[in-house]
Amino acid sequence: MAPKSHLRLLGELILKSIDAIESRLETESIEFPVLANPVDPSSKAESLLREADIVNATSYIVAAASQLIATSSGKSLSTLRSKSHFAADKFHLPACIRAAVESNMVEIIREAGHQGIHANDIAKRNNTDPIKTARILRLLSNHHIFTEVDPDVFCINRLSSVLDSGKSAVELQEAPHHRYVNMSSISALVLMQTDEAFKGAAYLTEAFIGPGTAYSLKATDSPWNIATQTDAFLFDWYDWPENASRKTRFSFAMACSTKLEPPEAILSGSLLHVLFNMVNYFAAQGFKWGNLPDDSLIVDLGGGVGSTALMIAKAVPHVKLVVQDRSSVIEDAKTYWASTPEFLESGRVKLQVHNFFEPQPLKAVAVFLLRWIMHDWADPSALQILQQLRAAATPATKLITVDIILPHTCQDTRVIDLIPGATVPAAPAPLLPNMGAASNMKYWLDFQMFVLGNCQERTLGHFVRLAAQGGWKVAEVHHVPGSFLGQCVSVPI
Ligand SMILES: C[S@@+](CC[C@H](N)C(=O)[O-])C[C@H]1O[C@@H](n2cnc3c(N)ncnc32)[C@H](O)[C@@H]1O
Repeated sequence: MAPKSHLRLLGELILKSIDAIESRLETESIEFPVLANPVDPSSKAESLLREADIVNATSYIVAAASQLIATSSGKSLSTLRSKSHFAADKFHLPACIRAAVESNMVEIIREAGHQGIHANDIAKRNNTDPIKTARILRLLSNHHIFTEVDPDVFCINRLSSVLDSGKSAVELQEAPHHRYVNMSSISALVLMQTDEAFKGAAYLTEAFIGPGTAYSLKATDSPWNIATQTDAFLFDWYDWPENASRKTRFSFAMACSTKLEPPEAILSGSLLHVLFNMVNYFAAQGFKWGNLPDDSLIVDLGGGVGSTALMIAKAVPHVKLVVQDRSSVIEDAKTYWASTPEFLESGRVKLQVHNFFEPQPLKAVAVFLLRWIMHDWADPSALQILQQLRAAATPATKLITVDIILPHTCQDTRVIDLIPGATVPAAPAPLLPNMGAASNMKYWLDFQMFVLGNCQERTLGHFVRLAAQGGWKVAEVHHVPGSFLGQCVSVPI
């Protein structure tokens, strides 16, 4: 029998994944959510969709469907050309997303309800041009963000609903920064990406090949620096008075980044079952915070407003936490913790201004936590942070770095097979071993770091070498199901 074509193999993977999802949903008599309806985060369907097996199955659909589109576009040279052109044109999508969110269209359309609202009426409410408004919303609707239910009449749907601040459009018109404060959507993160990062990305080539920047590892030689014609480091630029609202947006963008992962990602600790013909593979899901001795001190460096620390504080009552960050962020942190004052009042959680390039003032620390910190810095600066922590560590101190562990797009077992928990089984052929499009976010965020700060996400091999230079040995790795972040647990050498 002739071997199956890649088209067929990919199609079969998609159907197999759909079967797996539907049979799980059937056990609860629940239907897969339709695109036309906004997300209801409290629904049973949404909690089922976060289960590890369903996350795996949907990842297979994304990876296989994307590869199927790429494979099937090869039928003629003209379609190949138009597909490549399509990829080059995609930058209009983030531009339109930002325009829709900043002009409060999401809230205006949500307030109109199921019947939708005409572009002319949207434009009257947010003081924009009605024809441009319709064009922005139509492009987004064609990418399944909003639904055009009637000519020029738009409704919110599943994808646009996660951009909704939950506030009224009138409130946002009067106080735009209310969009970010303890909001339930991911709009702070989306706006940071479609504003600062998007502008930087437009100058990636200039930074990549420019004579002054091509080999530079300085944070201030980033594409974003070229785009904004500033010599300031992004975090210092945020502290300029005229950038106060962007600084607040950044702080809340970091806080809402936890919403891109399963809520329990930092806390998880049971077993992972991987689907299909891959070996039944079990891995510890995450660092076991609960196993720390009583009164252990966890220091979350560059902890932002403290969203991760809050999760740990709630789940692990016998540990103490200190959130360290720059002074302006610690000010935002005070607002963030105001709704749960018991933690600060009891002294179990402290907020502290500290620059992680300077000697660490706290001693006898059980865990130094660096979540999304290493990726902010090119190797020379990341090394300085690791060395400061090594100098303050006791033999029992653990360093937990939570970052994207960037996979190669081919299989690579050379480094990772040596570290407990590091190996992830390769996806079945013809999928790329790293799950292709289902891993896109990891590479996008790598470039987010490139364009904003001339820094990067790292492969495991890269981080293992860097950690060793800083006096740390990566002792175990945790891949958390449904999360694009991995946890490396290192011990002093
Ligand atoms: C990418 S954010 C990560 C925030 C948080 N760890 C999280 O996971 O949401 C980086 C954080 O590092 C902080 N930061 C930058 N430079 C710093 C420094 N020199 N010392 C301490 N914190 C710093 C920033 O203010 C920001 O809150």
